[in-house]
Amino acid sequence: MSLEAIRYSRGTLDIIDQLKLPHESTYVSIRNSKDGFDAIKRMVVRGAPAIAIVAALALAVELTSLPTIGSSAEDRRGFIFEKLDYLLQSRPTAVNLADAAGKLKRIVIAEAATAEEVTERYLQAAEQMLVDDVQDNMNIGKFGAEWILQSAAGGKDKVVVLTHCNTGSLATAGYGTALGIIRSLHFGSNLDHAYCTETRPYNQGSRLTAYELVHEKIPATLITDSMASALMRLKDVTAVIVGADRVTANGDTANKIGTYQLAIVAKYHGVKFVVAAPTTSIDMKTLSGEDIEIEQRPGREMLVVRGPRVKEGGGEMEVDLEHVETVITAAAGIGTYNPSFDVTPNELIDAIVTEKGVAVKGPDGSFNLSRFFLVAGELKSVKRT
Ligand SMILES: CSC[C@H]1O[C@H](OP(=O)(O)O)[C@H](O)[C@@H]1O
Repeated sequence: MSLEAIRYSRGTLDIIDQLKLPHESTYVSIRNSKDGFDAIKRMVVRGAPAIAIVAALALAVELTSLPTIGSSAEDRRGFIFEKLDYLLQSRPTAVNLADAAGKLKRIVIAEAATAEEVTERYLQAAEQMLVDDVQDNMNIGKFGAEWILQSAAGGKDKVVVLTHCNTGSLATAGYGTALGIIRSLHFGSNLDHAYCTETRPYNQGSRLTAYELVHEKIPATLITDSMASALMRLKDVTAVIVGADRVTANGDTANKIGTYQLAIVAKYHGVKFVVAAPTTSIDMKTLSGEDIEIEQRPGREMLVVRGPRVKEGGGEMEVDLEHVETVITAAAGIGTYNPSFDVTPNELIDAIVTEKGVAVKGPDGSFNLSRFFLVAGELKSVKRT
């Protein structure tokens, strides 16, 4: 089965249906911005970098299918701006979507004589995002593994880590961020064991991260979200490694719900807490985590689980794909609260690992993230849309 979340060639975009993993590995075609919006909104594709790339490429496919949309360069730019603003509304918390839209708008706004030139500029920029993300993640993996071995392992050459949600090839264009660090530790023979949480209610951990870890034969164990504090008390966990949907200028980090409590428990147990995030997840325009919009997901996603039956007479994990069911797991009439993310304050974070290096707090206890945006000594514009 494939770990490739996104399959693209000019004119076609197919994404793995992550609502069906790990039992079925099927791809769905994305033909235009509306398909892209719906796939992101329903979490057919999810993961901060992946949703930005799918949004950008969904519009790329639409532009390729509509070669004559907008007669002039200005009309073509207007179409692109309108579609990017629409796609931005699909999920509010991850900044990667806004970052990508801002970059794409700046690229197409440059002087162009014809509508075709505007389209070509857009296509090349969107396609480059798919390529750049994989290299960024491999750099995050390298820098993160080095930092953990130097600053958290206490001289050991093999470490035990805990991760939350899914931050791997299914959340990015490939390799992953936090899971990229785990891959780099494993490939460097520096991983003793990886623990992953289920990550209720979408179960990114039990369905997606576990799938990736098993697929690559990385030594790993699944725990429920409620086991994390006992694990850190009873097992020699070296570091907790998580991803990010939005890191603000002061280092506060929005990530999958449950991250904040992992950071509190890690602090209590003296376990290093590491955030892995490409600079496309850093929002220098938002000063602190208090200003991050937290997406509220439908309560139904908490109340039901969907999956195939265990095959009659089969082994415990043998599934009968002919009988996929939706099961209600809560009492009828109960209220629900389903925020998709929470915010971890910077004081609970030991390191923020990006593709450009690792940020740690200075003597004044603050992160200096602006250095990741300096170009020839000047703070590069970090404008968003
Ligand atoms: C590298 S993925 C970043 C981030 O996205 C996930 O959220 P979701 O599955 O709802 O898209 C999770 O918060 C990951 O840490």
